[in-house]
Amino acid sequence: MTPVVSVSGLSKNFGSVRAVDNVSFTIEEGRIYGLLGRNGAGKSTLMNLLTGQDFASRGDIEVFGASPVENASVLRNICFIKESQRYPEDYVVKHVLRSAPWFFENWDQDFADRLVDEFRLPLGRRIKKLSRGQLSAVGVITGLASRAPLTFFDEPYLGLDAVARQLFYDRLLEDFAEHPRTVILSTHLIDEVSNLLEHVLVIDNGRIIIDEEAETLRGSATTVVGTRTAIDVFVEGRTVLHREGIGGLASVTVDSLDSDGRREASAAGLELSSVSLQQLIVRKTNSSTKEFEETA
Ligand SMILES: Nc1ncnc2c1ncn2[C@@H]1O[C@H](COP(=O)(O)OP(=O)(O)OP(=O)(O)O)[C@@H](O)[C@H]1O
Repeated sequence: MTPVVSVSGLSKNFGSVRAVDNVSFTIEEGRIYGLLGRNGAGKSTLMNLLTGQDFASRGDIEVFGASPVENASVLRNICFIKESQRYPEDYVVKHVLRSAPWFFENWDQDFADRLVDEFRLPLGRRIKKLSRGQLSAVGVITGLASRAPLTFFDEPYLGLDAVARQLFYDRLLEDFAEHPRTVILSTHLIDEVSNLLEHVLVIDNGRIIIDEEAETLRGSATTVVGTRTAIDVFVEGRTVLHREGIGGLASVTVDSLDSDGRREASAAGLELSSVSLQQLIVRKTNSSTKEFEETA
């Protein structure tokens, strides 16, 4: 199947800052991707490039088989929801929702109306007067009801409370099941979206450090806890992503263990537990920062 997005050797510099550093990856149709990474890692820059809002310094981007830059036939299949979205000065909420069908040919007004009720959005209120969470809800509703074949959500829920965030996840999954499309979601709330994501891209210092199926990632690291002496013996020859200790006890996160590794741990009286997607990414981005500092 031809990928929806295909990126090769892509870089973006802002003066001396290399925000995106020689990245290559593909995005397959009909899946939900997580684009994850620390502050300043390059997520928004990458999304701006993929949606034709900015020019690459180097490399190639194809979206639906063509460059997205000033390409109407590509851009009409994209919805990009971002925290910094600007609206015309005098717009009230209903103006946004009424003008959305001009841009999105799959727009579902009934779905949008239902979401407005569920998010308790005041339709007649000026956009400028909305609370932070209500403003995010406008973006989330637009992104969901657009049913755009390629939808980007860049940190879409600043200020949204836990109930509203759960509503977003639930409606996204339900609607995605009925109307499959490609979704790229950038967020820091990794554990919250963990079950939603099918594939994970982690960007760090402008480089893609993880490009993996979420399912594979979930089982790809293990935490091992025990006495410091037993742990020291156990970690010999293994990749340690993280280590901490208190008194005579130590806890390490290691790459996934095969059955031999598990047997060895058990024989040494060590306890094993699985690592959440969020913990794993924190560990990986921490260790990649160290490597980066060491090689710089
Ligand atoms: N217009 C710009 N001029 C100069 N530097 C920029 C510009 N835009 C982004 N950067 C820098 O590029 C890097 C990547 O920024 P980007 O906004 O893509 O990160 P991010 O992963 O989206 O971060 P966050 O999670 O904090 O939103 C940062 O170091 C940022 O300071």
